[in-house]
Amino acid sequence: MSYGDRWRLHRRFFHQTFGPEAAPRFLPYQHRRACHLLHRLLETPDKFNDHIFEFTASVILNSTYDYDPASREDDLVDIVANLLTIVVPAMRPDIAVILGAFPCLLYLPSWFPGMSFKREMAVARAYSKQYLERAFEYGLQKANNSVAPSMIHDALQRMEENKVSPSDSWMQGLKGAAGTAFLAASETSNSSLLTFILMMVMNPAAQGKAQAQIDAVVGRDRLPGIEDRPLLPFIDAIFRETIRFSPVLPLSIPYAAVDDDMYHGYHIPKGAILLANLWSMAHDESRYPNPHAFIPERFLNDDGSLKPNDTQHLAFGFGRRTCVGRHFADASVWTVMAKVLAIFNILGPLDENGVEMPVEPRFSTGIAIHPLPFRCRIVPRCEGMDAERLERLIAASVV
Ligand code: HEM
Repeated sequence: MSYGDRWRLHRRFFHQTFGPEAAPRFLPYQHRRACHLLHRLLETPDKFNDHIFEFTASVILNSTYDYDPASREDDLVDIVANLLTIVVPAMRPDIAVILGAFPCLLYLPSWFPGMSFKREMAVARAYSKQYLERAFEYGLQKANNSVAPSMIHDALQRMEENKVSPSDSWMQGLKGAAGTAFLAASETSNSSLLTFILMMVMNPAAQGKAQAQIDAVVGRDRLPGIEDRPLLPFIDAIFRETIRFSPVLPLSIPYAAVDDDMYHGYHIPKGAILLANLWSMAHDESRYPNPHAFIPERFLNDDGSLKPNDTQHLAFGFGRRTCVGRHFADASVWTVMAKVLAIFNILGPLDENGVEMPVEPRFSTGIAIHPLPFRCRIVPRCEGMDAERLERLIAASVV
């Protein structure tokens, strides 16, 4: 979306709900869904992919529409999952460059070899419309009947406070911004959490250090919560190293120059597409020695405290377009990392002789990347951990 009134309106909707002062209102829900995720992992650990998706989908649906999906099989979650399955692999900068250079290719019919994406996009458009309308209708109803915060509720409340009646274009803007939230939030948070699981399988020593810190600070009788965060710097170090090791959007989101410009002697013509190479920044050897190794300690001082955060932009971009959901995403991802490490060991899969097998890190390609399917074992750290015992731990915990 180009810079302009429409973008400013969307950005305002996001900021009202996900800005640094507003985002903490969702901490109780994020905590509740992270605890729910622990139950799911205890029941069916092999389905960790689905469970993580259920977590990321529910926290964003709740904060946008005040919607609380009962399970991964929920109708609305299913529609957006289908949409993402088509759209995410299709968003490839290489294809965009070819189509940008030869726009006439876009007029080829969808049955033409290489043009199947046109058929897929028609299906995606139908899912997208269905999602936009149904979720928005639900959000409006909830906003009229409840005081729970959500993007829809916040926006309508602001209008009411200012005694302004929403215009049609404003309502369309709100519907669009709310619809965007799912696309922007779920694949990115999902990918960060799957990369975290993969990194834990591959780096048992880092996992052990994090668990030792949780045990020392929180003990074994309750779960870590966001209020423990300042005393758990190793979890933050793992978080930072996860997003450095594999930034979800390695080339950020493509920009286009709105005018001719000169930058360090380079002429940038109006309309040129600019890609910020976050991947290269994250693997710059002068800042991150041995950049292809997973070393959370690189973010810690000798006394174990956290160094100043220099990785924010690697995951969340920078400037006017910096990720507007970063405070919300940060809390979601941290909460899951800390709770999962407190309860489970994340281990490599076993071969037929019961010997642990190494796992190769393999990632998808495209504008948003995620680990390709991998196997692992997620087993409780405490013997005899069952749903009842987990529930007691949850009851003893605070947000
Ligand atoms: C770990 C999770 C997330 C990651 C890694 C991430 C990353 C990013 C990045 C790299 C950008 C591009 C920034 C730039 O162009 O410089 C971006 C933009 C954006 N993100 Fe996120 N994001 C995450 C979660 C979220 C969440 C939870 C939301 C909404 C609640 C969100 C909403 C957006 C929006 C709306 C934009 C476009 C901003 C604009 O163009 O003005 N993101 N995100």
